[in-house]
Amino acid sequence: MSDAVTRPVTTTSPGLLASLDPLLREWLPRQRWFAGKGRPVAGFTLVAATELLPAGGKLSLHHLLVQVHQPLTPAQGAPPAPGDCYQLLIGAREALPPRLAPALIGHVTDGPLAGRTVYEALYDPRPADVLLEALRTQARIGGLRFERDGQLEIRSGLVPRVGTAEQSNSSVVYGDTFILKLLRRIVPGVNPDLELPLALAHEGCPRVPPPAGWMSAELSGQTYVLGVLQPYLQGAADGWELALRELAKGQDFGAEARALGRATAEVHTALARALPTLTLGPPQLDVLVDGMTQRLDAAAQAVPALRPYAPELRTAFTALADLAADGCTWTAQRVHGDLHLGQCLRSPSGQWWLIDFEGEPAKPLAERRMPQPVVRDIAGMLRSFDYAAHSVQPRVSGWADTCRAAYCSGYAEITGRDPRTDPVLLRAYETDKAVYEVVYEARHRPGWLPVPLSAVRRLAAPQPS
Ligand SMILES: Nc1ncnc2c1ncn2[C@@H]1O[C@H](COP(=O)(O)OP(=O)(O)O)[C@@H](O)[C@H]1O
Ligand SMILES: O=P(O)(O)O[C@H]1O[C@H](CO)[C@@H](O[C@H]2O[C@H](CO)[C@@H](O)[C@H](O)[C@H]2O)[C@H](O)[C@H]1O
Repeated sequence: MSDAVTRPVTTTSPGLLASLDPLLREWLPRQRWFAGKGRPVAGFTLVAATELLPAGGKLSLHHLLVQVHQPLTPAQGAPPAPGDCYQLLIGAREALPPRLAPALIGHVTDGPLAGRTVYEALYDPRPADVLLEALRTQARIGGLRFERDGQLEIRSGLVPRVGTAEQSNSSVVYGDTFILKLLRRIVPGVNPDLELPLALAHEGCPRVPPPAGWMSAELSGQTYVLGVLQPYLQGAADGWELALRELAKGQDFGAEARALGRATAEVHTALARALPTLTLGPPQLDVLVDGMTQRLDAAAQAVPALRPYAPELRTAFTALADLAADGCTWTAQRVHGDLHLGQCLRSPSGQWWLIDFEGEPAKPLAERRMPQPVVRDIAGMLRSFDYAAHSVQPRVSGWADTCRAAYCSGYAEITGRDPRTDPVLLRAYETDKAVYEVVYEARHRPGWLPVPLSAVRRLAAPQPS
């Protein structure tokens, strides 16, 4: 199923997008959250425009949903393909104060904002406050709908600041009390980043911050989730930082890995209670294995360094299909979908929390919401221990293996099932994840490519029978 936005809606600001077009062409591809890197931008279509602070004032604020057209290949003359839809929050002022210089998009020469300077408005406290206030008061502005959970009080006047983490979306922290994540590439339908934390909150799962508010847009009869407000875990450190800190000291991370295994298992148990599960037999397994194989083929096509390993990697998937053909079945349920150390926060009291249930952002929503074996998340964490171990010099021998064992033991303490007792399933999912990472790194962080490639070499090596 495609996530494409099909029908643009009319705008209240004629000429606005045309006047921003040359600035956005230059600015958008430089944003970390822009998913279409490496392909030229051929043009834009305005999907919706909402004035959150009116034009004509000293500061105006424009909420835009913009479809970005990018030809699939940079071939001359290729027609622009219907593209991804992005959420933009554009501020416009006569002049930009120096503190907002890093947020500059550019100077507008014509159209309704002619003579003004436009910038990424999240960096500006006043626009950021507009969003919190809209959530607090459950506002409806144009097609935008702001909602909140009645149980959690949202105070007004909390001072906003933009989050500094490397991320796929953008976040604003309000007074160290709440964090609002604004989704950047938006798709129609139920978004797991809201759906799963809400379901977990209803289950009383204490490992996930409960949504306090959310914003969405109604477009052509479809809902687009645009942002989620959650309690901010003040003083929390993420698992990636903590792991690197321990590695730098040459210390093992076994106790934390075990606690992470327990936290993952608690979340999985609550998700299995809250949402449907299903049994995977040969027909479903074939679909799953086909998906893994196709992703591998596409990855090998895109990243030449993967090609020599592809035949051996394929055996990880055929071995799983063979088990299914022999009558093995597995249980599938809703999972996190992109679990790694950076998605785990440890609060100062030592509790682990899981965040960011969006799944792998590049996958279609329907696929991200499909029930899957829990091993999918477990494989993600195991890959993450391997990433951490590879990112420091000198290497700490056996560090990732200790984490792996402790994490799986912690998981088994809660569920009674140790993931290592199903090595074929685990290898298939670790392989699928490493292949995803090869593509992710080639596209976003080429300097990191050797990390998943070293895992690929290991996973492609002959397996003990
Ligand atoms: N509830 C929270 N409390 C404290 N920090 C958080 C919270 N949620 C997210 N963060 C911080 O924001 C960063 C980005 O959040 P995340 O949901 O992973 O966004 P993205 O999908 O854009 O990567 C996290 O790595 C973490 O540092
Ligand atoms: O932005 P997200 O957190 O949703 O996830 C994407 O970016 C991650 C990197 O920031 C990427 O994770 C990979 O690198 C991590 C170290 O930086 C490592 O811990 C993970 O195991 C590894 O997969 C993730 O894959 C990507 O979806």
